[in-house]
Amino acid sequence: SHVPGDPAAQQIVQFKQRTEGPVGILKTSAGSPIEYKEGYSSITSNLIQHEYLMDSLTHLVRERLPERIVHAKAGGAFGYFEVTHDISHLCKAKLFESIGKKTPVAARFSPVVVERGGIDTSRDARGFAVKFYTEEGNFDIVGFNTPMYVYKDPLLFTTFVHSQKRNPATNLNDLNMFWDFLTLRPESLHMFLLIFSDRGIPDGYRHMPGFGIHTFEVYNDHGETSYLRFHFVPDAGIRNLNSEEGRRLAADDPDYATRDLYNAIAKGDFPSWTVAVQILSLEDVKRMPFDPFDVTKVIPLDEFPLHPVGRFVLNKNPINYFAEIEQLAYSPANLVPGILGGPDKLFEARRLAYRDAQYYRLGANFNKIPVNCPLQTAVLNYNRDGRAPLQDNNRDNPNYFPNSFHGPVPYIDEKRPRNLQLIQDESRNFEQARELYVNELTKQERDSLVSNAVASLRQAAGFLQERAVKWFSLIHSDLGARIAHGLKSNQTNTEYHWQDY
Ligand code: HEM
Repeated sequence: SHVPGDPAAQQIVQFKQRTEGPVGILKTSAGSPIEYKEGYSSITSNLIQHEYLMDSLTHLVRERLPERIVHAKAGGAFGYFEVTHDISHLCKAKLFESIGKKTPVAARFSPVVVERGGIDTSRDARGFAVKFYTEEGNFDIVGFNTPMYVYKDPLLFTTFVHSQKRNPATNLNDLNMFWDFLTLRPESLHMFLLIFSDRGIPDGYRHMPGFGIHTFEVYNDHGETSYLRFHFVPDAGIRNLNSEEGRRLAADDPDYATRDLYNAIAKGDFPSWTVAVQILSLEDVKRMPFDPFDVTKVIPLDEFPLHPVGRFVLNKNPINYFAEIEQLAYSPANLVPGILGGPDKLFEARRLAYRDAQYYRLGANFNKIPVNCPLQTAVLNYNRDGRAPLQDNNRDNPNYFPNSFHGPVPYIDEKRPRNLQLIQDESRNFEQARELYVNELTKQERDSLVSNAVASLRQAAGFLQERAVKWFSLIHSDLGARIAHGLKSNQTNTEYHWQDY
């Protein structure tokens, strides 16, 4: 963790070693040189110094952007995606065009709930967001480190976020609110079985898997569709921390995961993942015994095994965190020809929600912030003006459409299939949660799941404990019995849960 000599701790020292002297003359934001004598700065009446004072004070208080409502804290880095296996017969997107093809990427990893200054070792899911800067524009996979999500009805988003965040009266995280939501929407327990087992505190971001979760509809050059779930499998293996380690790091190094990612890359130990897909045909989709577009479900790996597609490597730290990571704007709506996205309702809602959040957080021209610009293609369209940054504002090109004067023209894809039309029901059954508990978690993970869930649930109201035990028993009688037993026993609570911090 926090070693005084490591690259993160030494960044500023290394900056000095790289530069031969001051990088230039100090100037006001308008570019005029500032005369400044040590000891006389702000108390002199020198007008230029006064301008410096005003310039710096007024700028300081404008340094914050609104933080993301979820996923506020993060580590991020840059690198590339390289195709290792051909899937161009399934998907015509140029990024998958040929073996060996490399596409630049930006990644951002983020606990869901903690605020921007929170701890990295909270028990929670982690965002796993990847932007591919393709020749046909940006393609974003805005995923998690769990293969499933909490619920599939987008109307629940606001209420879910509120129940996980702070109580409006106490301004504290609130386990009654937390368990009330989970037990009123018990489909969420599938994902929370993973969170309460050891997956809830990943050992940094390098040893964490990633999942696009939604089943993406893709098509090939002939307009034939396939359905893919994206997986990122960490080449260094999956590693998690137990509650005790999480608690220790929360005190000793709250930025553990951010530091670990930065140091690994700075030392040349580049994190990498194998990108793989589960492939379903339209016939598979039709004969599935459950809704394969339901994000609370996984697609069974024994029936639909992983097909490797490429390698995803992070080899470059941001040079300026705020410019390059804080200002990153991911969106499920960022799709490219060949990739239609998820046909499900949650995906549809997400297409709007991220754009709206980014208008609010970054302003009307958020896609003109360098890190959000499609690196490999020029953007010509009929949007104009608004708050900076504007870049060239599409110069003197015609600004209305249609026009008779050589303004940009639409792209026509004769082969583009129509999106699959879905009618979705609510998710209701615990088969996959039971399968996870019985066959996928190790004995040790089942033990951690029980003790971590008990430690958290113990702090919730009695009726919520009872309701939770009822659902856990429906998942598996052993799980319910062990949690009920744990709640009854008088052992003191030494377990760690994110709400404690
Ligand atoms: C499969 C389910 C979901 C996954 C995997 C997911 C993942 C993520 C990730 C990784 C981020 C952080 C992006 C970044 O690094 O900047 C994020 C942010 C966000 N998510 Fe989701 N999310 C899901 C569902 C939803 C839903 C249903 C909504 C609303 C309808 C939503 C709204 C938001 C918003 C508003 C942000 C903040 C965006 C910003 O300020 O830039 N998410 N989500």
